[in-house]
Amino acid sequence: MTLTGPKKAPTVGIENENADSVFLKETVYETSDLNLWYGENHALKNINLDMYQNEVTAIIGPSGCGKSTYIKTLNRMIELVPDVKTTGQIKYRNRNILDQSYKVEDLRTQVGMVFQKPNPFPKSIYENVIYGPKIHGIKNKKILDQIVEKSLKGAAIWDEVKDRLHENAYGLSGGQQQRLCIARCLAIEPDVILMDEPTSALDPISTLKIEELVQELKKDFSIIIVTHNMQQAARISDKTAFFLNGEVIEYSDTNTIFSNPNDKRTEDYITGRFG
Ligand SMILES: Nc1ncnc2c1ncn2[C@@H]1O[C@H](COP(=O)(O)OP(=O)(O)OP(=O)(O)O)[C@@H](O)[C@H]1O
Repeated sequence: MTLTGPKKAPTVGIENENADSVFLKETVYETSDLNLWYGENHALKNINLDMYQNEVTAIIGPSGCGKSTYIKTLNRMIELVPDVKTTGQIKYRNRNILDQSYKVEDLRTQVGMVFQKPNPFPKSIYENVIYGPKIHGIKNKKILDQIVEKSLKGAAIWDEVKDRLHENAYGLSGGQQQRLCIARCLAIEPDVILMDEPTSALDPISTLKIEELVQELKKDFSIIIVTHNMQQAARISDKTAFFLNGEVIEYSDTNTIFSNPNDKRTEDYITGRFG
């Protein structure tokens, strides 16, 4: 199956075309004819991409090709940048999030984000995790305790921190801080987790832990990850989109992208000829 931009990708994914029992995956995000400008700089050009439930979608491409810009449109963080203009549509669960009547707060309860550098708050581990739930009005100590345990277990860091929940999060290692940030994200029970180069500031062992975690998390969430690391995309993603100069050059099953790409530019990039 090849879902090549700018041609429109199907809205329902076929899990295994050769299997006896073919089952259909639900579309989480449907991006149609998306264009984005920073002032005069046309940073995203006619993007058409569908992303599916319980999959890991990787976004790869050389520096400056628009990966971060695109992922930031998916939770509308891009609006924080002055002088940004968009055209086209991004449907999340069938509603266009670029429509100004779509409340950004509603979107953020469904879509969590993890950034390149771990960014815990200068508070205790416990306070970091309950930050979102408290904003949503949860005050009951027993429920908050349960959320903390569930989220930290979900982020595979519970055993390491269960005896120091009230210590400052800054005392954790970089890799632990990143898993705490993932726990903070899980605490709001999102539908989708966006990850913008989540391991680029981490050592190889912490990177491996996050990669294993992503594989676990996709059972319950849909994950979209920007990565510079092509081996990482190949290891952990189901689908990969290759961006170049603001365009999607190729979007397909990760195996296809890495073993039999359609476009010469994809092949040149994944074989290290540029970027
Ligand atoms: N806040 C901003 N204001 C103006 N232009 C921006 C801004 N952020 C990004 N750009 C421009 O948009 C284009 C795409 O940048 P973007 O950061 O999305 O690329 P990227 O693929 O994520 O790069 P990298 O891999 O280096 O993080 C570039 O030309 C960049 O200079």
